[in-house]
Amino acid sequence: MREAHDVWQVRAAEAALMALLPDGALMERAAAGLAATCAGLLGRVHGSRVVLLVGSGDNGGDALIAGARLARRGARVDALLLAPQRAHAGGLAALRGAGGRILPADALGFPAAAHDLVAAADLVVDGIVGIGGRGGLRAPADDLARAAAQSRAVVVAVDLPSGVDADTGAVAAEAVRADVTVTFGTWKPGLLVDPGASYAGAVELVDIGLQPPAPVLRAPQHVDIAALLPTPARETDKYARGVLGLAAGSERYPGAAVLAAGSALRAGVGALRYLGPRAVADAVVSAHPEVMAGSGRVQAYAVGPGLDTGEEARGRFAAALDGGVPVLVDADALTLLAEAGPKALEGVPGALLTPHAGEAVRLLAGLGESPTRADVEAERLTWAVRLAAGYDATVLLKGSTTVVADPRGEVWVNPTGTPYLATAGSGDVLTGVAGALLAAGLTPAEAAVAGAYLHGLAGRIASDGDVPCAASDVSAALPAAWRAVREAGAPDEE
Ligand SMILES: NC(=O)C1=CN([C@@H]2O[C@H](COP(=O)(O)OP(=O)(O)OC[C@H]3O[C@@H](n4cnc5c(N)ncnc54)[C@H](OP(=O)(O)O)[C@@H]3O)[C@@H](O)[C@H]2O)[C@@H](O)CC1
Ligand SMILES: Nc1ncnc2c1ncn2[C@@H]1O[C@H](COP(=O)(O)OP(=O)(O)O)[C@@H](O)[C@H]1O
Ligand SMILES: [K+]
Repeated sequence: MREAHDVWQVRAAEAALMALLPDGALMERAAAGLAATCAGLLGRVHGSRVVLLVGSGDNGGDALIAGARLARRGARVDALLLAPQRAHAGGLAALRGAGGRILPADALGFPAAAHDLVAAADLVVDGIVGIGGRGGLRAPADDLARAAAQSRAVVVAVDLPSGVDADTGAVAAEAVRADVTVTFGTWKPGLLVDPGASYAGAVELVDIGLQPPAPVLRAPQHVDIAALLPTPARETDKYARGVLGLAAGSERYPGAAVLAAGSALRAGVGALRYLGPRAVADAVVSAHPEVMAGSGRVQAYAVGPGLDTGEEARGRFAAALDGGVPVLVDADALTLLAEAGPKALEGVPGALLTPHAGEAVRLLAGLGESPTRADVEAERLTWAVRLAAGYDATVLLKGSTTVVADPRGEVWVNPTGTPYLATAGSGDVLTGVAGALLAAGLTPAEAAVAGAYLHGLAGRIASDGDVPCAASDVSAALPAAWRAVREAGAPDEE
Protein backbone atom coordinates (compact mmCIF):
# COMPACT_ATOMS: atom_id res chain seq x y z
CA MET A 1 0.00 0.00 0.00
CA ARG A 2 1.38 3.39 -0.94
CA GLU A 3 0.82 5.81 1.93
CA ALA A 4 0.42 9.58 1.90
CA HIS A 5 0.63 12.00 4.81
CA ASP A 6 -0.59 15.54 5.17
CA VAL A 7 1.66 18.54 5.80
CA TRP A 8 0.89 18.62 9.50
CA GLN A 9 1.95 14.97 9.90
CA VAL A 10 5.09 15.46 7.81
CA ARG A 11 6.14 18.45 9.88
CA ALA A 12 5.61 16.57 13.15
CA ALA A 13 7.60 13.55 11.93
CA GLU A 14 10.31 15.85 10.59
CA ALA A 15 10.61 17.64 13.95
CA ALA A 16 10.91 14.33 15.81
CA LEU A 17 13.65 13.13 13.48
CA MET A 18 15.53 16.42 13.40
CA ALA A 19 15.79 16.36 17.17
CA LEU A 20 17.92 13.21 16.82
CA LEU A 21 20.16 14.37 13.99
CA PRO A 22 22.84 17.03 13.53
CA ASP A 23 21.74 20.31 11.95
CA GLY A 24 21.16 20.05 8.23
CA ALA A 25 21.44 16.26 8.10
CA LEU A 26 17.87 15.78 6.91
CA MET A 27 18.19 18.29 4.12
CA GLU A 28 21.46 16.61 3.07
CA ARG A 29 19.65 13.28 2.80
CA ALA A 30 16.85 14.83 0.76
CA ALA A 31 19.26 16.69 -1.51
CA ALA A 32 21.41 13.60 -2.05
CA GLY A 33 18.36 11.69 -3.29
CA LEU A 34 17.32 14.61 -5.46
CA ALA A 35 20.79 14.98 -6.98
CA ALA A 36 20.98 11.24 -7.71
CA THR A 37 17.71 11.36 -9.63
CA CYS A 38 18.81 14.47 -11.54
CA ALA A 39 22.12 12.82 -12.44
CA GLY A 40 20.29 9.73 -13.66
CA LEU A 41 18.02 11.86 -15.85
CA LEU A 42 20.94 13.81 -17.28
CA GLY A 43 22.93 10.72 -18.08
CA ARG A 44 26.14 12.70 -18.51
CA VAL A 45 26.36 15.27 -15.71
CA HIS A 46 29.65 16.86 -16.76
CA GLY A 47 29.01 19.77 -19.09
CA SER A 48 25.21 19.67 -18.68
CA ARG A 49 23.26 22.85 -18.01
CA VAL A 50 21.14 22.88 -14.89
CA VAL A 51 18.92 25.75 -13.76
CA LEU A 52 17.58 25.85 -10.22
CA LEU A 53 14.39 27.80 -9.49
CA VAL A 54 14.86 28.75 -5.86
CA GLY A 55 12.15 30.07 -3.54
CA SER A 56 12.58 31.42 -0.04
CA GLY A 57 12.08 28.26 2.00
CA ASP A 58 13.70 24.88 2.63
CA ASN A 59 12.37 23.61 -0.69
CA GLY A 60 14.77 26.06 -2.31
CA GLY A 61 17.46 24.86 0.13
CA ASP A 62 17.06 21.30 -1.15
CA ALA A 63 17.44 22.53 -4.72
CA LEU A 64 20.59 24.53 -3.88
CA ILE A 65 22.31 21.66 -2.09
CA ALA A 66 21.43 19.18 -4.83
CA GLY A 67 22.69 21.77 -7.33
CA ALA A 68 25.99 21.95 -5.45
CA ARG A 69 26.36 18.18 -5.79
CA LEU A 70 25.74 18.38 -9.53
CA ALA A 71 28.17 21.32 -9.87
CA ARG A 72 30.86 19.28 -8.13
CA ARG A 73 30.35 16.64 -10.82
CA GLY A 74 30.96 19.20 -13.56
CA ALA A 75 27.48 20.50 -14.35
CA ARG A 76 27.08 24.18 -15.08
CA VAL A 77 24.55 25.18 -12.44
CA ASP A 78 22.68 28.49 -12.32
CA ALA A 79 20.41 29.27 -9.40
CA LEU A 80 17.64 31.78 -10.05
CA LEU A 81 16.64 33.26 -6.70
CA LEU A 82 13.08 34.50 -6.39
CA ALA A 83 13.73 36.19 -3.04
CA PRO A 84 17.49 36.74 -2.77
CA GLN A 85 17.36 38.13 0.78
CA ARG A 86 15.52 35.07 2.11
CA ALA A 87 17.08 32.21 0.16
CA HIS A 88 18.48 29.32 2.22
CA ALA A 89 21.89 30.50 3.50
CA GLY A 90 23.52 27.09 3.83
CA GLY A 91 22.35 26.12 0.36
CA LEU A 92 23.72 29.33 -1.15
CA ALA A 93 27.10 28.77 0.49
CA ALA A 94 27.21 25.17 -0.73
CA LEU A 95 26.41 26.09 -4.32
CA ARG A 96 28.86 28.99 -4.31
CA GLY A 97 31.56 26.71 -2.91
CA ALA A 98 30.93 24.19 -5.68
CA GLY A 99 31.32 26.83 -8.39
CA GLY A 100 27.63 27.39 -9.20
CA ARG A 101 26.32 30.79 -10.27
CA ILE A 102 23.79 32.58 -8.11
CA LEU A 103 21.52 35.00 -9.91
CA PRO A 104 18.87 37.08 -8.23
CA ALA A 105 16.06 36.68 -10.75
CA ASP A 106 15.15 40.39 -10.85
CA ALA A 107 18.73 41.61 -11.32
CA LEU A 108 18.84 39.70 -14.59
CA GLY A 109 16.34 41.88 -16.36
CA PHE A 110 13.67 39.44 -15.36
CA PRO A 111 11.82 37.86 -17.04
CA ALA A 112 13.60 37.88 -20.40
CA ALA A 113 17.04 36.74 -19.25
CA ALA A 114 15.60 34.21 -16.83
CA HIS A 115 13.50 32.81 -19.66
CA ASP A 116 16.59 32.47 -21.84
CA LEU A 117 18.42 30.55 -19.14
CA VAL A 118 15.51 28.19 -18.59
CA ALA A 119 15.04 27.74 -22.32
CA ALA A 120 18.66 26.68 -22.77
CA ALA A 121 18.77 24.30 -19.80
CA ASP A 122 19.01 20.51 -20.00
CA LEU A 123 17.40 20.18 -16.60
CA VAL A 124 15.32 22.56 -14.48
CA VAL A 125 14.94 21.93 -10.75
CA ASP A 126 11.75 23.35 -9.27
CA GLY A 127 12.60 24.42 -5.73
CA ILE A 128 10.18 27.34 -5.69
CA VAL A 129 7.93 26.01 -2.96
CA GLY A 130 7.18 22.64 -1.36
CA ILE A 131 4.90 21.71 1.52
CA GLY A 132 5.03 25.33 2.74
CA GLY A 133 3.09 26.51 -0.33
CA ARG A 134 -0.27 28.21 -0.03
CA GLY A 135 -2.54 28.74 -3.03
CA GLY A 136 -1.45 28.97 -6.65
CA LEU A 137 1.96 30.37 -7.53
CA ARG A 138 2.33 34.12 -7.06
CA ALA A 139 4.18 36.42 -9.44
CA PRO A 140 6.96 36.19 -10.46
CA ALA A 141 7.13 32.44 -9.65
CA ASP A 142 4.16 31.81 -11.95
CA ASP A 143 6.11 33.23 -14.84
CA LEU A 144 9.05 30.88 -14.20
CA ALA A 145 6.65 27.93 -14.09
CA ARG A 146 5.41 28.89 -17.55
CA ALA A 147 8.98 29.28 -18.81
CA ALA A 148 9.86 25.81 -17.53
CA ALA A 149 6.80 24.34 -19.26
CA GLN A 150 7.87 25.87 -22.56
CA SER A 151 11.51 24.79 -22.36
CA ARG A 152 12.80 21.49 -23.72
CA ALA A 153 14.49 20.80 -20.39
CA VAL A 154 13.54 17.92 -18.16
CA VAL A 155 11.69 19.47 -15.22
CA VAL A 156 12.25 17.90 -11.79
CA ALA A 157 10.03 19.07 -8.95
CA VAL A 158 11.46 19.07 -5.44
CA ASP A 159 9.06 17.34 -3.00
CA LEU A 160 6.04 18.37 -5.06
CA PRO A 161 5.36 20.57 -8.09
CA SER A 162 5.23 24.19 -6.91
CA GLY A 163 1.66 25.46 -6.99
CA VAL A 164 0.07 22.09 -6.15
CA ASP A 165 -1.61 21.92 -2.75
CA ALA A 166 0.15 19.13 -0.87
CA ASP A 167 -2.90 18.03 1.12
CA THR A 168 -5.63 18.13 -1.52
CA GLY A 169 -4.05 18.18 -4.99
CA ALA A 170 -5.87 21.44 -5.72
CA VAL A 171 -4.18 23.79 -8.19
CA ALA A 172 -5.50 27.28 -7.55
CA ALA A 173 -3.62 29.03 -10.38
CA GLU A 174 -0.31 28.43 -12.17
CA ALA A 175 1.74 25.39 -11.11
CA VAL A 176 4.93 23.74 -12.34
CA ARG A 177 4.43 20.83 -14.74
CA ALA A 178 7.09 18.30 -13.78
CA ASP A 179 8.41 15.33 -15.71
CA VAL A 180 9.63 13.81 -12.46
CA THR A 181 8.88 14.66 -8.84
CA VAL A 182 11.33 13.63 -6.13
CA THR A 183 9.38 13.53 -2.90
CA PHE A 184 10.84 13.11 0.58
CA GLY A 185 9.93 10.76 3.40
CA THR A 186 6.39 9.89 2.30
CA TRP A 187 3.89 10.55 -0.49
CA LYS A 188 1.84 13.73 -0.25
CA PRO A 189 -1.90 13.38 -1.11
CA GLY A 190 -1.53 16.06 -3.80
CA LEU A 191 0.80 13.75 -5.73
CA LEU A 192 -1.87 11.06 -5.96
CA VAL A 193 -5.03 13.05 -6.61
CA ASP A 194 -5.88 15.12 -9.69
CA PRO A 195 -5.43 17.83 -10.65
CA GLY A 196 -2.15 17.82 -8.66
CA ALA A 197 -1.22 14.27 -9.70
CA SER A 198 -1.33 15.28 -13.35
CA TYR A 199 1.38 17.91 -12.67
CA ALA A 200 3.75 15.52 -10.88
CA GLY A 201 4.95 13.26 -13.71
CA ALA A 202 6.72 10.14 -12.45
CA VAL A 203 7.14 10.27 -8.68
CA GLU A 204 10.22 8.98 -6.87
CA LEU A 205 10.16 8.59 -3.12
CA VAL A 206 13.40 9.25 -1.24
CA ASP A 207 13.64 7.60 2.16
CA ILE A 208 15.00 10.16 4.62
CA GLY A 209 14.17 8.12 7.72
CA LEU A 210 10.84 9.78 8.58
CA GLN A 211 8.49 7.70 10.68
CA PRO A 212 5.08 9.22 10.14
CA PRO A 213 1.88 7.97 11.85
CA ALA A 214 -1.09 6.31 10.12
CA PRO A 215 -1.55 7.86 6.67
CA VAL A 216 -4.41 10.18 5.65
CA LEU A 217 -4.60 8.52 2.24
CA ARG A 218 -3.67 5.11 0.84
CA ALA A 219 -3.17 3.89 -2.72
CA PRO A 220 -3.39 0.09 -3.07
CA GLN A 221 -1.02 -1.95 -5.23
CA HIS A 222 -1.58 -5.35 -6.89
CA VAL A 223 -0.70 -7.32 -3.74
CA ASP A 224 -3.15 -5.35 -1.59
CA ILE A 225 -5.96 -6.06 -4.03
CA ALA A 226 -4.96 -9.72 -4.39
CA ALA A 227 -5.47 -10.11 -0.65
CA LEU A 228 -9.06 -8.88 -1.03
CA LEU A 229 -10.18 -11.00 -3.99
CA PRO A 230 -12.49 -13.83 -2.98
CA THR A 231 -11.42 -17.36 -3.90
CA PRO A 232 -13.95 -20.19 -3.83
CA ALA A 233 -12.91 -23.02 -1.51
CA ARG A 234 -13.28 -26.67 -2.54
CA GLU A 235 -16.75 -27.05 -1.10
CA THR A 236 -18.08 -23.60 -1.89
CA ASP A 237 -21.49 -23.48 -3.58
CA LYS A 238 -22.86 -20.66 -5.67
CA TYR A 239 -24.83 -19.17 -2.78
CA ALA A 240 -21.73 -18.96 -0.63
CA ARG A 241 -19.94 -17.04 -3.41
CA GLY A 242 -22.66 -14.42 -3.16
CA VAL A 243 -25.81 -13.65 -5.11
CA LEU A 244 -26.18 -10.12 -6.43
CA GLY A 245 -29.56 -8.52 -7.10
CA LEU A 246 -29.18 -6.09 -9.99
CA ALA A 247 -31.85 -3.40 -10.25
CA ALA A 248 -30.73 -1.62 -13.41
CA GLY A 249 -31.87 -0.80 -16.92
CA SER A 250 -35.13 0.51 -18.28
CA GLU A 251 -36.81 0.39 -21.64
CA ARG A 252 -34.93 3.57 -22.47
CA TYR A 253 -31.54 2.25 -21.26
CA PRO A 254 -31.48 -1.55 -21.51
CA GLY A 255 -27.74 -1.62 -22.29
CA ALA A 256 -26.72 -0.43 -18.82
CA ALA A 257 -28.24 -3.57 -17.32
CA VAL A 258 -26.57 -5.83 -19.88
CA LEU A 259 -23.14 -4.29 -19.21
CA ALA A 260 -23.46 -4.32 -15.42
CA ALA A 261 -24.69 -7.93 -15.49
CA GLY A 262 -21.83 -9.17 -17.68
CA SER A 263 -19.30 -7.39 -15.49
CA ALA A 264 -20.74 -8.81 -12.26
CA LEU A 265 -20.59 -12.31 -13.76
CA ARG A 266 -16.91 -11.80 -14.61
CA ALA A 267 -16.21 -10.53 -11.10
CA GLY A 268 -17.12 -13.76 -9.40
CA VAL A 269 -20.78 -13.66 -8.35
CA GLY A 270 -22.21 -17.07 -7.55
CA ALA A 271 -25.44 -16.02 -9.22
CA LEU A 272 -27.10 -12.89 -10.51
CA ARG A 273 -30.77 -12.02 -10.14
CA TYR A 274 -32.00 -9.36 -12.52
CA LEU A 275 -34.81 -7.10 -11.34
CA GLY A 276 -36.52 -4.95 -13.93
CA PRO A 277 -38.97 -4.69 -16.83
CA ARG A 278 -39.65 -7.76 -18.90
CA ALA A 279 -38.15 -6.40 -22.10
CA VAL A 280 -34.88 -5.53 -20.34
CA ALA A 281 -34.79 -8.88 -18.56
CA ASP A 282 -35.09 -10.55 -21.96
CA ALA A 283 -32.16 -8.52 -23.29
CA VAL A 284 -30.04 -9.32 -20.23
CA VAL A 285 -30.80 -13.04 -20.35
CA SER A 286 -30.24 -13.22 -24.07
CA ALA A 287 -26.77 -11.60 -23.63
CA HIS A 288 -26.00 -13.57 -20.45
CA PRO A 289 -28.01 -16.80 -20.21
CA GLU A 290 -26.60 -17.38 -16.68
CA VAL A 291 -28.75 -14.56 -15.28
CA MET A 292 -31.93 -15.38 -13.34
CA ALA A 293 -34.74 -12.92 -13.94
CA GLY A 294 -36.90 -12.09 -10.93
CA SER A 295 -36.51 -11.55 -7.22
CA GLY A 296 -35.20 -13.96 -4.60
CA ARG A 297 -32.64 -14.11 -1.84
CA VAL A 298 -29.49 -12.08 -2.43
CA GLN A 299 -26.40 -11.07 -0.44
CA ALA A 300 -26.25 -7.55 -1.90
CA TYR A 301 -28.01 -5.25 -4.35
CA ALA A 302 -26.60 -2.98 -7.01
CA VAL A 303 -29.14 -0.40 -8.05
CA GLY A 304 -29.10 2.46 -10.51
CA PRO A 305 -27.43 2.09 -13.93
CA GLY A 306 -30.02 3.06 -16.57
CA LEU A 307 -32.73 2.70 -13.90
CA ASP A 308 -34.68 5.86 -14.81
CA THR A 309 -36.40 7.93 -12.15
CA GLY A 310 -40.10 7.21 -12.74
CA GLU A 311 -42.54 5.40 -10.44
CA GLU A 312 -41.42 1.92 -11.45
CA ALA A 313 -37.76 2.84 -10.87
CA ARG A 314 -38.59 4.29 -7.45
CA GLY A 315 -40.21 1.00 -6.52
CA ARG A 316 -37.09 -0.97 -7.44
CA PHE A 317 -34.89 1.50 -5.55
CA ALA A 318 -37.04 1.27 -2.41
CA ALA A 319 -37.09 -2.54 -2.58
CA ALA A 320 -33.30 -2.67 -2.78
CA LEU A 321 -32.94 -0.40 0.26
CA ASP A 322 -35.44 -2.53 2.17
CA GLY A 323 -33.70 -5.82 1.45
CA GLY A 324 -31.68 -5.98 4.66
CA VAL A 325 -28.41 -6.47 2.73
CA PRO A 326 -25.61 -4.12 1.58
CA VAL A 327 -26.53 -1.91 -1.38
CA LEU A 328 -24.45 -0.25 -4.08
CA VAL A 329 -26.22 2.93 -5.25
CA ASP A 330 -25.25 4.35 -8.66
CA ALA A 331 -26.44 6.64 -11.44
CA ASP A 332 -30.23 7.29 -11.45
CA ALA A 333 -30.53 5.75 -7.99
CA LEU A 334 -28.17 8.48 -6.75
CA THR A 335 -30.59 11.08 -8.07
CA LEU A 336 -33.38 9.37 -6.14
CA LEU A 337 -31.18 9.19 -3.05
CA ALA A 338 -30.28 12.88 -3.30
CA GLU A 339 -34.02 13.64 -3.35
CA ALA A 340 -34.74 11.42 -0.37
CA GLY A 341 -31.70 12.50 1.67
CA PRO A 342 -29.41 10.46 3.95
CA LYS A 343 -32.24 9.11 6.08
CA ALA A 344 -33.22 6.84 3.18
CA LEU A 345 -30.11 4.77 3.98
CA GLU A 346 -31.01 4.24 7.63
CA GLY A 347 -31.24 0.53 8.29
CA VAL A 348 -29.18 -0.44 5.23
CA PRO A 349 -26.33 -2.65 6.50
CA GLY A 350 -23.57 -1.10 4.41
CA ALA A 351 -24.15 1.32 1.56
CA LEU A 352 -21.72 2.11 -1.25
CA LEU A 353 -22.45 5.22 -3.30
CA THR A 354 -20.63 5.58 -6.64
CA PRO A 355 -21.17 9.12 -7.94
CA HIS A 356 -19.27 11.00 -10.62
CA ALA A 357 -18.75 14.70 -9.90
CA GLY A 358 -22.16 15.70 -11.29
CA GLU A 359 -23.97 13.14 -9.15
CA ALA A 360 -21.85 14.18 -6.17
CA VAL A 361 -23.14 17.72 -6.60
CA ARG A 362 -26.71 16.40 -6.42
CA LEU A 363 -25.95 14.33 -3.33
CA LEU A 364 -24.24 17.28 -1.67
CA ALA A 365 -27.30 19.44 -2.36
CA GLY A 366 -29.18 16.85 -0.31
CA LEU A 367 -26.81 17.77 2.55
CA GLY A 368 -27.39 21.49 2.05
CA GLU A 369 -24.02 22.05 0.33
CA SER A 370 -23.75 23.76 -3.04
CA PRO A 371 -20.36 23.20 -4.69
CA THR A 372 -20.19 23.17 -8.47
CA ARG A 373 -18.98 20.18 -10.45
CA ALA A 374 -15.66 22.01 -10.96
CA ASP A 375 -15.36 22.56 -7.19
CA VAL A 376 -15.77 18.83 -6.60
CA GLU A 377 -13.19 17.98 -9.27
CA ALA A 378 -10.74 20.51 -7.80
CA GLU A 379 -10.93 19.04 -4.26
CA ARG A 380 -12.07 15.45 -4.57
CA LEU A 381 -10.78 14.28 -1.21
CA THR A 382 -12.60 16.98 0.70
CA TRP A 383 -15.94 16.36 -0.98
CA ALA A 384 -15.73 12.57 -0.90
CA VAL A 385 -15.08 12.69 2.84
CA ARG A 386 -17.94 15.16 3.30
CA LEU A 387 -20.34 12.89 1.38
CA ALA A 388 -19.30 9.76 3.28
CA ALA A 389 -19.86 11.48 6.60
CA GLY A 390 -23.13 13.13 5.53
CA TYR A 391 -24.71 9.93 4.17
CA ASP A 392 -22.98 7.64 6.68
CA ALA A 393 -21.97 5.52 3.70
CA THR A 394 -18.88 4.58 1.74
CA VAL A 395 -18.41 6.87 -1.24
CA LEU A 396 -16.53 6.04 -4.43
CA LEU A 397 -16.12 9.36 -6.26
CA LYS A 398 -15.39 8.64 -9.93
CA GLY A 399 -13.42 10.72 -12.40
CA SER A 400 -9.90 11.13 -13.71
CA THR A 401 -8.82 10.21 -10.18
CA THR A 402 -11.17 7.90 -8.30
CA VAL A 403 -11.20 8.27 -4.53
CA VAL A 404 -12.97 6.15 -1.93
CA ALA A 405 -13.95 7.49 1.49
CA ASP A 406 -15.61 5.50 4.25
CA PRO A 407 -17.83 7.03 6.94
CA ARG A 408 -15.04 6.80 9.55
CA GLY A 409 -12.86 9.09 7.45
CA GLU A 410 -10.52 6.48 5.93
CA VAL A 411 -9.61 7.43 2.38
CA TRP A 412 -8.09 5.57 -0.57
CA VAL A 413 -7.11 6.71 -4.04
CA ASN A 414 -7.18 4.40 -7.03
CA PRO A 415 -3.88 4.26 -8.92
CA THR A 416 -5.12 2.34 -11.99
CA GLY A 417 -7.24 3.68 -14.84
CA THR A 418 -6.90 5.51 -18.12
CA PRO A 419 -8.72 8.42 -19.74
CA TYR A 420 -10.04 5.87 -22.26
CA LEU A 421 -12.43 4.85 -19.48
CA ALA A 422 -14.30 8.09 -20.21
CA THR A 423 -16.74 6.23 -22.44
CA ALA A 424 -20.47 5.59 -22.07
CA GLY A 425 -21.22 2.49 -20.05
CA SER A 426 -17.87 2.40 -18.29
CA GLY A 427 -19.55 3.29 -14.98
CA ASP A 428 -22.00 0.41 -15.47
CA VAL A 429 -19.05 -1.99 -15.68
CA LEU A 430 -17.70 -0.63 -12.40
CA THR A 431 -21.08 -1.11 -10.74
CA GLY A 432 -21.15 -4.75 -11.83
CA VAL A 433 -17.67 -5.42 -10.48
CA ALA A 434 -18.06 -3.62 -7.16
CA GLY A 435 -21.56 -5.07 -6.72
CA ALA A 436 -20.22 -8.60 -7.20
CA LEU A 437 -17.51 -8.00 -4.60
CA LEU A 438 -20.08 -6.62 -2.16
CA ALA A 439 -22.20 -9.75 -2.65
CA ALA A 440 -19.10 -11.87 -2.03
CA GLY A 441 -18.88 -10.40 1.46
CA LEU A 442 -16.30 -7.65 1.07
CA THR A 443 -17.04 -4.52 3.09
CA PRO A 444 -18.30 -1.55 1.07
CA ALA A 445 -14.86 0.08 1.28
CA GLU A 446 -13.06 -3.12 0.21
CA ALA A 447 -15.52 -3.64 -2.66
CA ALA A 448 -15.04 -0.03 -3.76
CA VAL A 449 -11.24 -0.10 -3.58
CA ALA A 450 -10.89 -3.48 -5.29
CA GLY A 451 -13.66 -2.73 -7.81
CA ALA A 452 -12.12 0.57 -8.90
CA TYR A 453 -8.69 -1.06 -9.13
CA LEU A 454 -9.84 -3.97 -11.33
CA HIS A 455 -11.98 -1.65 -13.46
CA GLY A 456 -9.04 0.71 -14.01
CA LEU A 457 -6.71 -2.14 -14.83
CA ALA A 458 -9.23 -3.68 -17.24
CA GLY A 459 -9.49 -0.25 -18.90
CA ARG A 460 -5.72 -0.16 -19.36
CA ILE A 461 -5.68 -3.69 -20.77
CA ALA A 462 -8.57 -2.92 -23.14
CA SER A 463 -6.89 0.27 -24.38
CA ASP A 464 -3.39 -1.20 -24.48
CA GLY A 465 -1.19 0.59 -26.99
CA ASP A 466 -3.29 3.74 -26.72
CA VAL A 467 -6.32 2.52 -28.61
CA PRO A 468 -9.91 3.46 -27.83
CA CYS A 469 -12.09 0.80 -26.26
CA ALA A 470 -15.80 0.41 -25.64
CA ALA A 471 -17.20 -0.29 -22.19
CA SER A 472 -17.93 -3.85 -23.41
CA ASP A 473 -14.20 -4.26 -24.08
CA VAL A 474 -13.43 -3.12 -20.52
CA SER A 475 -15.87 -5.72 -19.23
CA ALA A 476 -14.29 -8.39 -21.44
CA ALA A 477 -10.82 -7.48 -20.05
CA LEU A 478 -11.87 -8.09 -16.43
CA PRO A 479 -10.58 -11.69 -16.31
CA ALA A 480 -7.16 -10.49 -17.54
CA ALA A 481 -7.11 -7.76 -14.90
CA TRP A 482 -8.10 -10.27 -12.23
CA ARG A 483 -5.34 -12.62 -13.38
CA ALA A 484 -2.68 -9.88 -13.32
CA VAL A 485 -3.62 -8.96 -9.76
CA ARG A 486 -3.81 -12.57 -8.64
CA GLU A 487 -0.39 -13.41 -10.08
CA ALA A 488 1.23 -10.46 -8.33
CA GLY A 489 -0.31 -11.53 -5.05
CA ALA A 490 0.64 -15.18 -5.29
CA PRO A 491 3.37 -16.28 -2.87
CA ASP A 492 6.70 -16.95 -4.60
CA GLU A 493 7.13 -20.57 -5.60
CA GLU A 494 9.55 -22.50 -3.48
N1 LIG B 1 9.48 17.96 5.97
C1 LIG B 1 10.60 17.26 5.82
O1 LIG B 1 10.74 16.20 6.38
C2 LIG B 1 11.69 17.78 5.00
C3 LIG B 1 11.50 18.95 4.26
N2 LIG B 1 12.39 19.38 3.41
C4 LIG B 1 12.03 20.42 2.46
O2 LIG B 1 11.45 21.53 3.09
C5 LIG B 1 10.30 21.91 2.36
C6 LIG B 1 9.43 22.75 3.21
O3 LIG B 1 10.14 23.92 3.46
P1 LIG B 1 9.49 25.22 4.12
O4 LIG B 1 8.70 24.84 5.28
O5 LIG B 1 10.60 26.17 4.35
O6 LIG B 1 8.49 25.71 3.03
P2 LIG B 1 8.63 25.82 1.42
O7 LIG B 1 7.88 24.71 0.84
O8 LIG B 1 10.04 26.01 1.00
O9 LIG B 1 7.80 27.13 1.08
C7 LIG B 1 7.86 28.26 1.90
C8 LIG B 1 8.14 29.49 1.08
O10 LIG B 1 7.36 29.52 -0.10
C9 LIG B 1 6.74 30.79 -0.25
N3 LIG B 1 5.41 30.57 -0.80
C10 LIG B 1 4.34 29.98 -0.21
N4 LIG B 1 3.31 29.91 -1.06
C11 LIG B 1 3.70 30.48 -2.20
C12 LIG B 1 3.07 30.72 -3.44
N5 LIG B 1 1.79 30.35 -3.66
N6 LIG B 1 3.77 31.33 -4.43
C13 LIG B 1 5.05 31.70 -4.22
N7 LIG B 1 5.71 31.49 -3.05
C14 LIG B 1 5.05 30.89 -2.06
C15 LIG B 1 6.69 31.37 1.12
O11 LIG B 1 6.90 32.74 1.00
P3 LIG B 1 6.10 33.78 1.91
O12 LIG B 1 4.66 33.40 1.82
O13 LIG B 1 6.66 33.60 3.27
O14 LIG B 1 6.43 35.09 1.28
C16 LIG B 1 7.80 30.67 1.90
O15 LIG B 1 8.95 31.46 2.01
C17 LIG B 1 9.75 20.61 1.89
O16 LIG B 1 8.82 20.73 0.85
C18 LIG B 1 11.02 19.90 1.46
O17 LIG B 1 11.39 20.31 0.16
C19 LIG B 1 13.68 18.68 3.24
O18 LIG B 1 14.69 19.62 3.15
C20 LIG B 1 14.06 17.79 4.39
C21 LIG B 1 12.97 17.02 4.93
N1 LIG C 1 -10.31 10.99 -17.56
C1 LIG C 1 -10.50 9.82 -16.94
N2 LIG C 1 -9.45 9.10 -16.50
C2 LIG C 1 -9.65 7.92 -15.87
N3 LIG C 1 -10.87 7.38 -15.64
C3 LIG C 1 -11.95 8.05 -16.04
C4 LIG C 1 -11.83 9.31 -16.70
N4 LIG C 1 -13.07 9.75 -16.97
C5 LIG C 1 -13.93 8.81 -16.51
N5 LIG C 1 -13.25 7.79 -15.96
C6 LIG C 1 -13.83 6.60 -15.31
O1 LIG C 1 -14.80 6.04 -16.18
C7 LIG C 1 -15.97 5.68 -15.47
C8 LIG C 1 -17.13 6.53 -15.98
O2 LIG C 1 -18.26 6.28 -15.24
P1 LIG C 1 -19.56 7.19 -15.33
O3 LIG C 1 -19.19 8.61 -15.14
O4 LIG C 1 -20.58 6.60 -14.46
O5 LIG C 1 -19.93 7.06 -16.87
P2 LIG C 1 -21.12 6.27 -17.60
O6 LIG C 1 -22.36 6.71 -16.92
O7 LIG C 1 -21.04 6.79 -18.99
O8 LIG C 1 -20.85 4.84 -17.48
C9 LIG C 1 -15.65 5.92 -14.00
O9 LIG C 1 -15.14 4.75 -13.41
C10 LIG C 1 -14.57 6.98 -14.05
O10 LIG C 1 -13.72 6.97 -12.93
K1 LIG D 1 8.79 22.31 -5.58
